[in-house]
Amino acid sequence: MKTRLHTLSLTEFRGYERLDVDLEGRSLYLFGANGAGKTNFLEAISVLNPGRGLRNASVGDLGRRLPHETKGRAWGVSAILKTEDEEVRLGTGSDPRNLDKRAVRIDQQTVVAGRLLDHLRLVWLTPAQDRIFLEARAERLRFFDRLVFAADPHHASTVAAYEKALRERLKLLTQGPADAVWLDALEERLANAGVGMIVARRLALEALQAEIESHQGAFPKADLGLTGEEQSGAVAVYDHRALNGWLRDGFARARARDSAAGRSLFGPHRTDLSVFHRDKDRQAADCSTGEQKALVLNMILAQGARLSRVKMAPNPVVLLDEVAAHLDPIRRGALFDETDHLGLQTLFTGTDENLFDGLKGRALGVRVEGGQWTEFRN
Ligand SMILES: Nc1ncnc2c1ncn2[C@@H]1O[C@H](COP(=O)(O)OP(=O)(O)OP(=O)(O)O)[C@@H](O)[C@H]1O
Repeated sequence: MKTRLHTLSLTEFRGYERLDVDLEGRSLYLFGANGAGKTNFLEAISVLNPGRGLRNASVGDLGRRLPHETKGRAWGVSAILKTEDEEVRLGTGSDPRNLDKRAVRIDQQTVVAGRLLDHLRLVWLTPAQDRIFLEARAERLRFFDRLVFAADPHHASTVAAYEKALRERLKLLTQGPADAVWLDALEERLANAGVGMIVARRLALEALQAEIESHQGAFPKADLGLTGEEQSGAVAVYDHRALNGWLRDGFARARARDSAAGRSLFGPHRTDLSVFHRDKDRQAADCSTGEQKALVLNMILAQGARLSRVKMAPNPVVLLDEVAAHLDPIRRGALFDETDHLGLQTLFTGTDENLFDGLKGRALGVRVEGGQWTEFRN
C-alpha cells in the first residue's frame, strides 16, 4: 500500500501551541537552529505508532509546558494518511480522563495503539540510536525489536506478554510463595511467547540481511547476528515444539539461580544483536563514530526497503533526525537518491539549509524558528 502522510495537526505538543501542516504526501526537510522544534515535530509523528515515540517519553512529558508550569498540558496529534484509494484519520493524545495515559483514535473510533500499525509504519533514526553499539545489551535489543515489530506487529504484544510473565515469575521466586504449579503455568506462558519472539527475530534478521546484501548503496554492509543462550541452543529454530520444550526446561532449571540472583538469567530477553562491519572486519563497537552511524543508517534504509516491498502493509514513512549533517556530501547525496529511488516518504532535519541542496525540487523545505514554520515550496 502506497501510504502517504498528507496533513498533520499538533495541539499543545512540546513547544508547539498549534501547528497545521500540509505535506501533500511529499518528503520534507526541516532546518533551523538548535532548539527550534525540529525533533519535536518528528516526535509528534512518532507517537502515531504504538510505544513511547522516538524520545521514549512518557505521555505527561509530551504536553506543552511554559517555563513556570510544572505539568504538561493535555496534547493531541492527528494526521490524515492517504493510499491509492482510501483516506484515514489517525489521532492520539492525552486521555481526558487521565492525562498520564494516552488515547488513540482511528477515524474517530477509540482503538488500542497497536491498530495504528495497520495504517502507518514508521522507521526512524535519531542521534541517540547511533550509540546503540556502545549501549547496554537491553537497549540494542529494544532497537532491534522495533525493527522486528514494524514488519510483524504481533511481535510487540508477544514481547509485552513475555515480559509481564517474566516479572511475575521473578516476584514469585524472590518473594514467594514459590508455588510450583503457578511457576509451571508462568513458564509455559514464557515458553509460548519465547518461541514467538525467537522465531520473529530470526525471520526479521534474515530478511534484513538479505536486503543489505541486495543493496548496492554507498553505505557499509553489516553482518547481523543474534547471540545469547537461547539462540545458540542445539534446537533448530523452526522446530517450534522442541524449542518450546527447551525453553521450559531452561526456565525450570534456572529457578534456583534466578531466585538467588534476583534476576532472570535465562530466556530470549537475554538475546543480543551483534553487528559486524564487513569491510573493516571489525565488530561495530570497535568502529569509528562515523562508521557506526553509517552502519546503523544502512540497517534503517534496508528496513525501509524491506517494508516498502510488503504488499499488504502500508509503505513506511522514514524519520531521519540530524542524519544529513554527519555524512560527507557524496554519502548525503546517496542518501537522498536512495530514499527517493525507494519511493519512501522521508522527513529529514538539520541545522543548515544547505545540507539539503540535493533535495531541492524533490521535497518540501521548511525553516523552523521557535515553533514557527516558514515553507519553501520547490
Ligand atoms: N513539554 C514541552 N513544552 C514546551 N517546550 C518544550 C517541551 N519539551 C521540550 N520543549 C522545548 O523544545 C525545544 C527543543 O526542541 P527540539 O528538540 O525539537 O529542537 P531541535 O530543533 O531538534 O534542536 P537540535 O538541533 O538542538 O536538536 C527546547 O527549547 C525545549 O525546551
